[in-house]
Amino acid sequence: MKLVLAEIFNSWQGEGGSVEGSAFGRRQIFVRFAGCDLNCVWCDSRQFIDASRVLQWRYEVEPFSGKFKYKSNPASLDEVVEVILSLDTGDIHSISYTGGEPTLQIKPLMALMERMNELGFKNFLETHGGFPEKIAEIAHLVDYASVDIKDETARATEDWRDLILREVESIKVLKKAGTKVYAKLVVTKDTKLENVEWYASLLKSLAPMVIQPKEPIDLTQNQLMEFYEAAAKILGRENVGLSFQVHKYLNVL
Ligand SMILES: C[S@@+](CC[C@H](N)C(=O)[O-])C[C@H]1O[C@@H](n2cnc3c(N)ncnc32)[C@H](O)[C@@H]1O
Ligand SMILES: Nc1nc2[nH]cc(C(=O)O)c2c(=O)[nH]1
Ligand code: SF4
Ligand SMILES: [Mg+2]
Repeated sequence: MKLVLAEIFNSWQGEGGSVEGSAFGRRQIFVRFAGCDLNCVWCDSRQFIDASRVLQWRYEVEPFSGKFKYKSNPASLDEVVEVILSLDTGDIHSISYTGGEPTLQIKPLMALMERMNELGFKNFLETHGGFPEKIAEIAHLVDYASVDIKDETARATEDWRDLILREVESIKVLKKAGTKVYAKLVVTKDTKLENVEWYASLLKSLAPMVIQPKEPIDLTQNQLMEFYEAAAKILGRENVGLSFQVHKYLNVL
């Protein structure tokens, strides 16, 4: 089984805020997969989008050390498990599978999730949710999931409305499998209020939603308050929260 990776590191989950299913502030080991089929204009991992150009993957030899070792892609399952275990600081809440888009490598992802589950770790999936049929293959192995809602201003793909509907479908699949799942909406200064209302109406009685400003932040406090208020009116005050990429302020991976 081969995996095409970008990096593996131990850090705090910097996103997700305080909604049910979030692992915000928890210690995680992150496995970042290379390759993505979308192209969000604000993606902070765009160097890993074209997997064919990610010839090596790296892992941090010591958490927060900023010191890395490099290995050639593709990685074997055993060497990935070995690196994850070498980064285990004993306080790990879950393993975060992110990317790039991890579900593009669904079989290797499934094999790794199975191994980490057998080793007693919880699995946290960070996904754009565009492939509900692939997510259905691994949902039983996913303890927690953050599913992005790609706002129109992400310009992630041509048919952005269809992508949103597939993301909501993925949330339904995960929920049905017993995963603690929440939606993450990255907003920008150009995000339209009526779109926030549409996303919230799709998520009503399904999953909570965090509103995460695109970094670097470009929208006003007033806009953030407006989006939050509109979402809370539709989803209920218990089901909305803010999320910021706190790791960027802590200057950690
Ligand atoms: C790099 S993506 C990888 C996982 C998956 N492809 C996805 O988009 O959800 C991980 C998370 O980082 C967030 N993210 C990436 N760039 C960002 C930025 N500039 N500002 C805010 N969030 C960002 C995405 O919204 C997503 O929730
Ligand atoms: N610390 C930290 N928290 C994160 N939450 C989501 C991330 C991601 O890139 O998936 C991420 C990340 O890259 N670093
Ligand atoms: S889906 Fe995720 S990895 Fe892909 S471009 Fe968007 S933010 Fe980046
Ligand atoms: Mg990140």
